[in-house]
Amino acid sequence: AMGNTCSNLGIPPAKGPHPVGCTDFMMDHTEKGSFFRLYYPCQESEKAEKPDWVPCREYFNGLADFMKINRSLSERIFNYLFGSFKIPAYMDAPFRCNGKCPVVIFSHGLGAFRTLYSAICAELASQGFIVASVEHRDQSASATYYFREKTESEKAKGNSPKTPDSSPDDMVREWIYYRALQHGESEFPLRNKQVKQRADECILALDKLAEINSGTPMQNVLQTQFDWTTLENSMDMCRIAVMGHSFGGATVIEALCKEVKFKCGIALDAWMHPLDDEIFPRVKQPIFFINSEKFQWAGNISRMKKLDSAVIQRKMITIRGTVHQSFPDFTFLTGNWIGKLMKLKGEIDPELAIDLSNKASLAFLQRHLGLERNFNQWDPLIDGEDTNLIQGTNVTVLQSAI
Ligand SMILES: CCN(CC)CCN(C[C@]12C[C@](c3ccc(C(F)(F)F)cc3)(C1)C2)C(=O)Cn1c(SCc2ccc(F)cc2)nc(=O)c2c1C=CC2
Repeated sequence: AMGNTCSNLGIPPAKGPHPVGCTDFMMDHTEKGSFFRLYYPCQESEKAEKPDWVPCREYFNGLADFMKINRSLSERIFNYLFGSFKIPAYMDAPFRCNGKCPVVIFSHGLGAFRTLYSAICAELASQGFIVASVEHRDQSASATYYFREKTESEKAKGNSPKTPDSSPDDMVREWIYYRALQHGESEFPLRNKQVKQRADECILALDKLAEINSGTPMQNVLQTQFDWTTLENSMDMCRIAVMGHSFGGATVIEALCKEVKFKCGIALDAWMHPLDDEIFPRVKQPIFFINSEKFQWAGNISRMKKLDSAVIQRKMITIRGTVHQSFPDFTFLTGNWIGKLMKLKGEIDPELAIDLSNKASLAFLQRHLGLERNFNQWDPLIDGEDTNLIQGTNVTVLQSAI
């Protein structure tokens, strides 16, 4: 089949005790609704399929727009390079977990979308978490879509050839693509508006999970084979965290400020620019900053340090030899030289890097969600006690900048 030349490429399988299922949820027919991919502990089921990593071609078009490269050329390249990869999870497999699962809401970065952090989300699910990876409709995603009702005239055209996609009959799939900064447009107003919408979308996803957990009948616009009633009473709604990468890291801070149900936050290589300084004193929950070595700079780090607190646990580590793209799945999907050339890989082995990030995250989640698991074995990682970790940051921040 088409696809990568080296056979050992692919998203690493999760390491936890549970097999991982995943399914998609979209609420109602407007862009105001909630859209997320759910990763969860599932029953062993050999028959379930592993879904494609990129759900449909429009995402590659959006990615091309984001990277300012020609759509038709790049769609073929992306499809050739990445079209054959599968997610390390079973699509629509039946949910199964003894006891209630803690919950994580995950927020993607600028130009990404809900499926690109499956190594992180699947690992958490294999360790017993239910993870909702939201797809933001703030035009920061490469692409996203929603279904809207057909207008009368569209219905009148009724017997148009069955739309190839699996959209329900009287619905039309409406795509929202990445909105680039216009020439001369100042960045902060746009990003600040977007980070507020992103936080609201994380809170909305949490509210949907709470409804699902209470057994409220769900209307999922996507016609998946997953039985949502099996999730009734499955979630521990007192053990909820928010997590995100880059712009998603800023979304973590904004969401913590707005919603106290989020007991703690984990920001992966956070991009602090979209945030208002005035929200910092209002964030009361523990935060864990897990940074790459190459992406960070003094101004960004000094914003994180403004969240430092003597009374609330605020931790920061840096993973040696990592780049910004060491967190999304792309880092596993190309050979070494392409990966390094495109800054998708750093010096460190990508699987080792994500393993350190995941274990440190699990230890932090156990500590601040009060879990009774064995994740505390990785407590030393929270303080950077590992040859591949730096406690705090490698970036020199001038005293005056703090
Ligand atoms: C010229 C474009 N210019 C736009 C402002 C900068 C583009 N850029 C660097 C890129 C993303 C890159 C990328 C992706 C994917 C391939 C592929 F080939 F593998 F597909 C290659 C190369 C291009 C590395 C970033 O924006 C970095 N970044 C990201 S990258 C998140 C992401 C996006 C798409 C993905 F597929 C996976 C992950 N998320 C953020 O929240 C923030 C930033 C910067 C500040 C805040």
